[in-house]
Amino acid sequence: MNTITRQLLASLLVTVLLVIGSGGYVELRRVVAETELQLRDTQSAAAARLSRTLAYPLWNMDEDEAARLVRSEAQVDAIQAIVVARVDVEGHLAYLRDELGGTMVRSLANGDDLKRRFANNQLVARADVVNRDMLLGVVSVYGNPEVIDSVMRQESLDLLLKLLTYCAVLFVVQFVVLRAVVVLPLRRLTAWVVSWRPEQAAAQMPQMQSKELSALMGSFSDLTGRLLGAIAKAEEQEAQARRSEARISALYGFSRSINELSELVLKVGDVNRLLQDSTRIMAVTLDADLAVMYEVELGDRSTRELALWEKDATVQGRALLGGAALDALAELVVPLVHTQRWQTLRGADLLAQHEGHATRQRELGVFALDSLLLYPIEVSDGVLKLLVLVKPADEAVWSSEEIRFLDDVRKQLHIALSKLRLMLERRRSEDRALYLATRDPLTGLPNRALLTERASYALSFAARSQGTLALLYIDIDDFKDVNDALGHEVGDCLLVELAKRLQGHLREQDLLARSGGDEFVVMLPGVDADGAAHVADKLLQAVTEVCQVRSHELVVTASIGVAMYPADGDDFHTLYRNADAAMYRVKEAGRNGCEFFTHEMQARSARHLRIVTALRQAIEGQQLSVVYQPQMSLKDGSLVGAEALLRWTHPELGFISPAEFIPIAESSGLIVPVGGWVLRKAVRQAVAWRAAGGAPLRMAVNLSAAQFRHADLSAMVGHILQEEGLHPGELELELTEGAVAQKPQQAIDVMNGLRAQGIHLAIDDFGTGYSSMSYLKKFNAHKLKIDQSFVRDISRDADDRAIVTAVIEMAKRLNMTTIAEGVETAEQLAFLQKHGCDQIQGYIYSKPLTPSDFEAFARQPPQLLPAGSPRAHGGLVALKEAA
Ligand SMILES: Nc1nc2c(ncn2[C@@H]2O[C@@H]3COP(=O)(O)O[C@H]4[C@@H](O)[C@H](n5cnc6c(=O)[nH]c(N)nc65)O[C@@H]4COP(=O)(O)O[C@H]3[C@H]2O)c(=O)[nH]1
Repeated sequence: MNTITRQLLASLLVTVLLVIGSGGYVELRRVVAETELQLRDTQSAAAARLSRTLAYPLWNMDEDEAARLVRSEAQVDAIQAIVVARVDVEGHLAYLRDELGGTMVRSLANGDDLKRRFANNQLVARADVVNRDMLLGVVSVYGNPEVIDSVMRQESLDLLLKLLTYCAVLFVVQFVVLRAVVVLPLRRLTAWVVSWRPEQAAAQMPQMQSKELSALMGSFSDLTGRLLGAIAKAEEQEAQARRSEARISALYGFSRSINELSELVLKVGDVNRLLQDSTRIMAVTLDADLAVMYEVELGDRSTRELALWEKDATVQGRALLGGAALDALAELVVPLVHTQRWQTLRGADLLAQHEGHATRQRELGVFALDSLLLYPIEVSDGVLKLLVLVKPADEAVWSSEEIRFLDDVRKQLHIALSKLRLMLERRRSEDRALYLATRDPLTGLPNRALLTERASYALSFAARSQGTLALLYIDIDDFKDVNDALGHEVGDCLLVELAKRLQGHLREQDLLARSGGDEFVVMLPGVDADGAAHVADKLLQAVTEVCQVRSHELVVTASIGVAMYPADGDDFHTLYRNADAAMYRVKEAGRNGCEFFTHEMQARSARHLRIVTALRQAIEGQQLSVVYQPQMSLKDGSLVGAEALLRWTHPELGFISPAEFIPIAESSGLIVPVGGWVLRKAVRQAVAWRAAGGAPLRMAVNLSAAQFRHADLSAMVGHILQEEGLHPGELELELTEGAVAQKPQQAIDVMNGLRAQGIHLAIDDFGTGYSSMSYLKKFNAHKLKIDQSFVRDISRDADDRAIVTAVIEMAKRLNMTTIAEGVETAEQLAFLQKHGCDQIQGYIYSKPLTPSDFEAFARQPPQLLPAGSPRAHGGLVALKEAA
């Protein structure tokens, strides 16, 4: 029995019970009232009868009769008691049914007891017994309540039976009717509702007999219609809510990813790391199974994998792509490059494009069920960075939000990549700048700046630990000559080789630096003087080993100066200066050796510095002057020329020899302005002498290598000659052998330029340097000047004699004039004259003279040639000869 039926039955039962119960109650009340009425009638009739019948017996005091009469009336069940209260006689005549068992009580002394006994009995009928208008007594007939109770009981039982019967019948009838009319249709309705589907048509609704149920069905139908509408709307709203929730969460995810990426961009300093992390972020955000960042070379279409991310490598296994699959993808990428647009591609389509191509099918088969998004990140320098995202085809809806997200990522990446590139470029140029700032570009050794920095660290460490440190200043002897003779390239190769050798003999904690052209500095931390001497010795030996540079076998030597910390200085600059001074000492002592710094050297190096400073002010300060040394012909003893020699008298330092300050002027570059000043001064002097009517002389002026290398030398000399008005043939420029041998071809060009102007050229100090005989002819100089070092020992040294003779002989063959300098003795003079030397210069004739002394000398030159020599005809004759 279902709930509805149960509730229906219960309600029916309650209804029936209520209806029948209330009807029964009313009926019961009616029966009781009727019974009560009958009882009262019976009592009243009995009371009335007794009031009549008792009149005589009471009048007559006939108690028996009275009792009989009472008894006869009391035989009725409906009467419980009859009490006759006599007026004249004290006492009552009563008949009490219950208690006395129907016995008659004639008299009761106490009437109050009777009253109390029947006080609650309302069923009482009273009548007066009167005779001849005289009240004889009062009859009280009490009804029997039990009669009413018994009637009620009987009636109730009947009623109950009747009720039950009615109930049963009514119930059954109602049940049947209700079941037919309500329950069964409701059941049908329930079954229909239970089996109802939204797609069911309203026509399929069960037909109801009852109007109400039909109306209910109609209402239900309306309701379902409205419900369906509401449900559809709710579903639509829910779907929309879900969609916007998903969109919001996706957007949130996107923005979180973008934030993550922005942070990454700020942090990451490495392009590969950035691409790997951004590929992962894009793949995770877009829930891709696989993401690959490719680099596609647009020229040859070669591809390179830059980054790979896979959701679950073990399950998907898509990452196990072969190079061939990458190539296949690259082919599809190229059209994208022109548009910079993204493109989606179904794996199935990809396969279809290569139908019949078994290998491609195999390679691309891994994408068969996928949807691929090809998204170009950047094209730079002909290289495309392409992101390929892979999702299962059924899931893959590349939404506009996703593409916008990728666009944002791309923007971020562009900024990051350009920043990184800029950073890398800057870092590279900084590294390069740092390298250039700290390294010697030729040898790669630390330069002086880095040496200074390292040395200050090492010195502060030595100071803290009370240790020692040695600084070795190494200068390659005559390296300039190698450079000049064989060219800079050979010189550079030699330096690189020497650097390697030096480095090979040092410990890890030592530092080898190149501080200048041919100068190296070695710092030896923790080394004492003995150790420094030992290392210096090793380095000297290393340098002197034969060097094979290209086709040349070179042997060079080095001069090493050593300064010790703390004895020779407690800062780098002092140690450096002192090691340099020590090295100069080695140079002065003949090169190829090692010297430790002494305090005497310190004084020299201080003077060196002082000279450089003073020389700068010497020209303006009119401290310079020029003296002239006569040059005499050995043919006739005539004065043929003068060599201009510079003199410097410093107000404080006094006279400074050119032998001291000229090398300093050369090394400091001051020789160029100083030399130019001398040239002008000498030319002007020559013009003055000629103007004064003196014998025309050829004025010889020294030209240093630095002047000779000067680009506009020829023009500068021509300019001075023109300005001062001296004939070019009256000027002779003396070039040292080293100066012309530096760049022979360039030297030849310069010399040709000077010669073309008519200027005479002399090679000075011939025989002391790298005599490049092969070039000597090409130099096309007019004169060879035999160095005084050969002349000096002519009388004692056979070698010198041989050299001088050979030089004279060679010059003759080359059609050059020879002049010997530093001739002091008659013996030297005789030897030179005998062997055909053309001219001499030396103390034997005169020391360098001031202009006025020179004029006096020129007026009366000494006759020193042996008797028999042709007589001199003065400077004019000599000039003529020379010309
Ligand atoms: N012992 C000795 N010495 C003699 C004798 N005859 C000449 N001398 C000295 O020998 C040097 C000759 O000059 P130098 O070889 O060109 O050598 C010159 C030259 O190389 C350089 N010099 C001098 N003045 C100039 C100049 O104006 N320009 C350049 N570039 N160098 C100059 O300084 C060097 C030295 O010049 P000075 O001291 O004037 O020394 C001069 C001269 O005084 C002699 O018989 N005995």
